[in-house]
This record gives sequence, C-alpha cells and structure tokens, in this order.
Amino acid sequence: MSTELRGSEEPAPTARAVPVIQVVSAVVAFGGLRALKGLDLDVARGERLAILGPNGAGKSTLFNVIAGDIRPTEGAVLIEGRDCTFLPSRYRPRLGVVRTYQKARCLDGLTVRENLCLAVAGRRRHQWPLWRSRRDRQLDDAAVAVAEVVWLTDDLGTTAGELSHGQRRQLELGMAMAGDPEVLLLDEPASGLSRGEREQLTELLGSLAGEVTLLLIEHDMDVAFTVAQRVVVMADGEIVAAGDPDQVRSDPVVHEIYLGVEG
Ligand SMILES: Nc1ncnc2c1ncn2[C@@H]1O[C@H](COP(=O)(O)OP(=O)(O)OP(=O)(O)O)[C@@H](O)[C@H]1O
Repeated sequence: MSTELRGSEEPAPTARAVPVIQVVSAVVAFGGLRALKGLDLDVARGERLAILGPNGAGKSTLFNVIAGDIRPTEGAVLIEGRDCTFLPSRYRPRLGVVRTYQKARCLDGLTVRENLCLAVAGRRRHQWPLWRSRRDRQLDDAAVAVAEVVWLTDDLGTTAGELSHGQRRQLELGMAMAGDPEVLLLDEPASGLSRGEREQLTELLGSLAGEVTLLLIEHDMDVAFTVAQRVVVMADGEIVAAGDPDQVRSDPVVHEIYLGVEG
C-alpha cells in the first residue's frame, strides 16, 4: 500500500516498531565498580515500565544514562532510533524525554500556578509569541491545563511550600508534564508518601494519557505493580528478571535476589 493510501492517523509500521528508548550494552564504571554491566533495554512507545531492585542494583544509574545525566562508559542510548549517547541531558526534553528527581524541584515561595507557568515557559521557549500579554495569557492557559491533568486545579493559588507531600509530588509531575513529554522518567515518585497519598498518586499515574511512555523506579511494590504493564528487576548492574507484574511477582529469582528469600 502506498503511503498516500494509508489512513493519515495510522503511523507507518516501521515508525511504530522503533522502541522509543533503547539502551544497548550499557556499561557504567565508577572506577573499579561497574554499576551497569552491559545492560540492554528496549522501551516501546506508550509502555508503562517499572524498574525494581535492591539498593545499589543500578536503577538510578540506568535512569541517569537514559536522561543523559551520566554518559555510559560503553554502549549506547537511542531515543526514537537516534543515537543520543553523547547528547547532554539539557537537550533531551526537546526529544520528549523528561525526568523527575527524588527531591521535588519546585519553588516553595511560588504558587502552583507560577511554578507550572515557569515549567511551561522553560520547556517550550521557542513556541511563545513575542507580544507579552498574549504570551502571558497562553502560558497561564497552559499552566491551568496542566494543573487539571495532575488534579491541582483547586490549588492553583496555593504556594508550593503549603502543599502536602502528596500534592508536591503532583506538582512535580505537572512540571514534568508541562513540556508534553513523550517519555517520563519518574524517580521514586511514591517515596515518603502516606498510604492514601500513594493510592492517589497510583490512580493519577494511571490516568495519564496513554501515549505518554512511563518509566518509573519505585520501591513501593503496590505502586509499581499497579502502574506498570512490564516490570524489570535489576540486581548488581544487570537485569535479572522481566515480565508482566504477575510473572515477576511469582519469579523465584526475584524472590531470592530482590526480596532476599527463597521460593
Ligand atoms: N557517582 C557515583 N560514584 C561512585 N559510585 C557510584 C556513583 N553512583 C552510584 N554509584 C554506585 O553504583 C552502584 C549502583 O548505584 P545506583 O544508585 O544506580 O543503585 P540504585 O539501584 O539506584 O540504588 P538505590 O535504590 O539505593 O537508589 C552502587 O554500588 C553505588 O554505590
């Protein structure tokens, strides 16, 4: 079938088949310690993938490699098939790859609306009209729209410093969503949250648009197994198990290596 005859909304099969993220034989050495030992990982567009593993397994290092915060000693990182191994982290949001950090990076003295406006402005600098009042209005509209996505519409006027722990995570998620990411890397989004806040965050992550690819490092099994379609378990710089949540939950290797118990 010619390209012209194919439905306009249907992507070409080759475009659909290319993983949005490919980590190829990645090695990260810190002196004599190899935090990643030739790791391979493909992430499909729209996939929800959780990365689990005990402390020191190499999860953050893998995230840092994908986000460009660390350059692998060997191997490559491809974003939508393009070799980005040497592309600095600050350029990766332009390719749609945005990460959060374990510590929220919002400004406490600014309101939710202002924090989101800054995030929107920072991520899409080239898109804004030069006419200031129009730009301000568009920025504000975009910030309000993001607040709705992360369930903070009622808190637009609240300063970040006054938000609960869970709401701060929502704000941080909103700041990451502000740039219309294709791939969101979430570093322990549920850490430090109460049970109710974790449940709310799990629901919120599940509500994000299906086309956003989600990669999360998460120690909380309930969050990871609920949000993820596929779970990858790391230990000692390698992937030791992978599969859907049920497969991973019943994998004896996971019980032994991750949970520290046999059977
Ligand atoms: N900048 C660094 N310099 C030296 N060693 C490092 C550095 N970053 C990580 N490491 C080491 O690399 C290994 C993997 O660390 P990493 O933080 O990736 O693991 P992790 O699975 O994210 O652990 P955690 O769950 O505790 O955050 C660990 O042994 C760690 O001490």
